[in-house]
Amino acid sequence: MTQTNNNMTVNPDLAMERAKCNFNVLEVTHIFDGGERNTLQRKKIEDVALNSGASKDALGEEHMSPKEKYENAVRKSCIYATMMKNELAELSGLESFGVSSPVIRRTADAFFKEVSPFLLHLGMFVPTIMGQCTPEQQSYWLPRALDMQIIGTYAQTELGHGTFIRGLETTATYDPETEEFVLHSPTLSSYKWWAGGLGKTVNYCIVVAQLYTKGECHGTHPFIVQIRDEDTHVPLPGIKVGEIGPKMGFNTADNGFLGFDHYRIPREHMLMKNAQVLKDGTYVKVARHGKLTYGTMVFVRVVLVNEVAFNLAKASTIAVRYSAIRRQSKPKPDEVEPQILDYVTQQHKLFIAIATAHALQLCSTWLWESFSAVLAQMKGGNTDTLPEFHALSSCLKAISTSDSAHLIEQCRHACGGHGYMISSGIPNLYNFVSATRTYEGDYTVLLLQTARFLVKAYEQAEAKKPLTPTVSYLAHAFSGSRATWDNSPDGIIRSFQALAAGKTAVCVTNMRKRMRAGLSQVDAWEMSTIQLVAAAEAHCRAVIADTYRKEIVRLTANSSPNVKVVMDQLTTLYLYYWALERTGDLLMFTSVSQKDLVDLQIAYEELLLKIRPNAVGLVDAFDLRDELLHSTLGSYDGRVYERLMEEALKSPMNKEPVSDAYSKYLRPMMKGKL
Ligand SMILES: CCCCCCCC/C=C\CCCCCCCC(=O)SCCNC(=O)CCNC(=O)[C@H](O)C(C)(C)COP(=O)(O)OP(=O)(O)OC[C@H]1O[C@@H](n2cnc3c(N)ncnc32)[C@H](O)[C@@H]1OP(=O)(O)O
Ligand SMILES: Cc1cc2nc3c(=O)[nH]c(=O)nc-3n(C[C@H](O)[C@H](O)[C@H](O)COP(=O)(O)OP(=O)(O)OC[C@H]3O[C@@H](n4cnc5c(N)ncnc54)[C@H](O)[C@@H]3O)c2cc1C
Repeated sequence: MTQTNNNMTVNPDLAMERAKCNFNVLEVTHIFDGGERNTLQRKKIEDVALNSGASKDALGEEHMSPKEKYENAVRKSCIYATMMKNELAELSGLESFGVSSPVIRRTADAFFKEVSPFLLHLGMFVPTIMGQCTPEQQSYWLPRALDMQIIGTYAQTELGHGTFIRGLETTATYDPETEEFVLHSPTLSSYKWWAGGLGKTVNYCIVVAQLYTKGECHGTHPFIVQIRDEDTHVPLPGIKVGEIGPKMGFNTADNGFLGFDHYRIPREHMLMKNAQVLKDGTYVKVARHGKLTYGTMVFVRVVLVNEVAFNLAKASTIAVRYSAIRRQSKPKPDEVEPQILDYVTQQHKLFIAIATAHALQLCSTWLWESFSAVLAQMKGGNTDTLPEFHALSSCLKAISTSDSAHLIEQCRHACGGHGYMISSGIPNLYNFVSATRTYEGDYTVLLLQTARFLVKAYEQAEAKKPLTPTVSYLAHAFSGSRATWDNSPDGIIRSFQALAAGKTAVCVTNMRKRMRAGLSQVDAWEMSTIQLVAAAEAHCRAVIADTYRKEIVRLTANSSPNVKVVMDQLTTLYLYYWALERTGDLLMFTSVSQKDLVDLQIAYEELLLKIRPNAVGLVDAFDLRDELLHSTLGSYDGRVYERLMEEALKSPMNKEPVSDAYSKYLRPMMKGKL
């Protein structure tokens, strides 16, 4: 039996869940949009972009060949880019169209089941022009790039090196005679590899290369390089460019390779905000911090925290709605089969996904604000806060992407067999998010960057020197006693900080021991890296927990009582979940007892039951239109089985009653005539 709601036929179980929800869903939507005004503006943008149906495909992307998929993605990218220049630019209140607007980014997802070939243009090419050019260079390149007269990407990674940027092999050698740089790929491993859009779409790119002038190497620098003719799109002489082939995801992003054969570009095409080469070849360092050329990567790491929070919100919406309509097994013989959402193990899989989406969304806003403050200081020539911010953005990028990928996969598990269907939407989400753990700095590598900072901060704390805000808790690491456990939210956050401090202390002690035993500093560090990664992870969890809790308290200060309660329940759930995941560490570094942990497990299970009636309300509050979810299992109306069948019938395999493979292979084999 179905029920009608807003002219929509809604599955009765979902309708019942919505009736049961005891808090104001819209109020929660406003909290995560940053206020009612933003919600209204977002909805307006979504209406304009999505109501026309331009985001829809006649045939599902999944049934197209790779070439058709790519061409279709370009088609829709062009429609969306034109919308952004026209209707959406004004609506989104942005001077230039949506480079970092999460709403624009979010709406764009309706157009692509995978990704747009323009992602790197907007995500890295334009931000690099904004961050690495002199004002004169910017005034030349930025308007052309924003207007999409040129399309670019960011080509840094090579076949041989991605992580170790200093090891890149592409050279840019200055020739003062002609005032040009000569770009060259001296080896196979020096070929650029991976840049999104490079394969077929872009005509320009940022190339990161080793700069040589007057016979001296000055390390890696960014250059803006034309690779295809602006009219015919044919690769220019001296350029070898192509697409790298099928991948686990990102199959509409035409990631490419690129090699140079003594290819010349004008001197002015070196991006000269942080360093310059004068006409005579003199090298001049402008920036006060050696790593400012890594700025675009830092920007994207910040953006990614928001990006994965959004994708996790999508996966949890799909899995929770599906779990409300799906009935399975009969634990009580006289009763109907329960909704799978009633199983406590299912709640354990799913509610942490909702809480994590909230935690990461709020951390991303906080991180963005911190980033803006660091940029403002750097404008005034002060780079003092950059090391702490690099450590913070590195670990948040690593943990948010890794947790989100893991939880999206958990959402798939929660959907049983149907979650494995492409049409459920979850496989595409997983394929996209699992890549975020690797690109823009691999998980381990970035956590080791944070660990470097933690060890330094620990040594400062040891010497009683002042500490920067995110590591100020290290000052308590020298009390000599284990942190006192208490199961209040603040008590648990203090315990997480004690874990991070304790793990850092163990690393420092072990490294010192190893060095006393004769190991070099580099080898002692290397031998401790498993623990250093764990220390950085613990630090990041403490930061996320603290930020999530503080932000929710602040943002719900004027909320209605039931919203306050449910938001408090979710933050508490997050804290209990991670405390229970880390019982061994808590026993090592705090005064927690076995009984405390047994009690905490029971409190956690009771909390799941309290959240249960509001689960569908909580995912409805993400306010994700069906066009954004791309899911047979997660649509608002819960018509899951109908949609699964409709999608199955669209399969080209169902177009003919008997497959050609029957007469070609099956029949001859079965008749013994093969
Ligand atoms: C339609 C709308 C669209 C809207 C668009 C928006 C949406 C966007 C969403 C999604 C788009 C994204 C799509 C992107 C796709 C992927 C793109 C790519 O993947 S591009 C390649 C990235 N490549 C990496 O990330 C390499 C990783 N490697 C590194 O970063 C470095 O090599 C590193 C950090 C591992 C080592 O660098 P060392 O070797 O130069 O430095 P050491 O020697 O380790 O350290 C020296 C000092 O420098 C500091 N340092 C290093 N990096 C720093 C930094 N970035 N800032 C400040 N300090 C830094 C260190 O902390 C250290 O400090 P002490 O000496 O301890 O004080
Ligand atoms: C979908 C996708 C899109 C991409 N888009 C772009 C793009 O547009 N432009 C671009 O320039 N690049 C792009 N990349 C490349 C990406 O940035 C790199 O793949 C990434 O930085 C990881 O580097 P790597 O591949 O060299 O891995 P490697 O560094 O070779 O890592 C392999 C393993 O070695 C480990 N490892 C490496 N170094 C250390 C160390 N010092 N200590 C301990 N462990 C270590 C890593 O943890 C990992 O487990 C993209 C990649 C993907 C997957």
